[in-house]
Amino acid sequence: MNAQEIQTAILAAHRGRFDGHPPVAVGPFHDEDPVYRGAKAACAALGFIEVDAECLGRAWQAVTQRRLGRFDASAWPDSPADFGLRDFPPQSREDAFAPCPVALGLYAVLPDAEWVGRAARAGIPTVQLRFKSDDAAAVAREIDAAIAAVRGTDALLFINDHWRQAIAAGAYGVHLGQEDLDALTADEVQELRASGLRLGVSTHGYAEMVRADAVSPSYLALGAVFPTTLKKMATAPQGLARLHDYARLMRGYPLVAIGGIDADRLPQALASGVGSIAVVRAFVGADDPEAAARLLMARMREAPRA
Ligand SMILES: Cc1ncc(COP(=O)(O)OP(=O)(O)O)c(N)n1
Ligand SMILES: Cc1nc(C(=O)O)sc1CCOP(=O)(O)O
Ligand SMILES: [Mg+2]
Repeated sequence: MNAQEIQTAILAAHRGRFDGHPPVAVGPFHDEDPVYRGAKAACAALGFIEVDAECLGRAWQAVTQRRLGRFDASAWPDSPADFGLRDFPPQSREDAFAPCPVALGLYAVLPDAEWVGRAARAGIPTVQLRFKSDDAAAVAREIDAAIAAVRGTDALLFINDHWRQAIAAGAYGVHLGQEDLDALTADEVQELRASGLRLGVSTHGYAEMVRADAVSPSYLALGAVFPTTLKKMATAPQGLARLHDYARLMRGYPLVAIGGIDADRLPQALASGVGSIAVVRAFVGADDPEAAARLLMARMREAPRA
């Protein structure tokens, strides 16, 4: 088959799954291989941004080579090896970050220590302090207060962004975005790993999952599933079809879905196979946050799992 035929076959097999993503102009090709070229063009037409279309083109090429040259348009790549990832499960790697539970459950992302305490006392099993400030003293105070606020509860506390202060204060773990990770030197990654704190990393598509996997973090966050008004996102909402594919590919990791999830949408997101659902507004923005927490946790218990 030539590249055009491969592109047409992939679109015919998968277009229906990715409705709602406008086509993206395909970027440069780096190889003559027709499967790579056809698959990359098809994935751009399915709305994958350039870096993700490139990853998928290469993955489709790898799947086809693994099948001794037999191209199968129905076989969406879902094997870590086809994306060049190292051995799965990642926890077995020598450079793995400390493990965390596969099912982190309901995960509340919170603006300050007071909210952290409120979420922990409401019985939410995983909480994150997402305190945005450039004032190092204020950050240190808020982290200490968040650690005090979860004492006596079972909540696992992650700290967003401020990894050195999180180590100093003895938090359970740290959550970093892609830019935060890129800003770390190899020695700093090793310092964080050696601290024994768990590391969660944000991802928003294939290229970011591959990037995150390079440091073998404790969990991966997959976002934004639905539109969110909490912050300006650099990438479009991924939607449920992509979430399912990402969760299947990265199933060796504890996975957290985030972005626009509320009690009504929670079961659909959980059906992807993720072990955790992260929320901000569904808890912090509720008229009665404790009642909202009870409802969200009940939905987590009752929702059918993948
Ligand atoms: C569970 C979870 N997932 C994703 C994020 C986003 O983190 P990041 O990319 O570092 O962006 P900011 O939260 O810092 O704006 C998160 N905080 N938690
Ligand atoms: C902080 C954050 N990070 C996201 C990501 O996709 O990385 S989405 C998000 C906001 C989630 O808030 P809400 O549940 O109110 O939509
Ligand atoms: Mg961050």
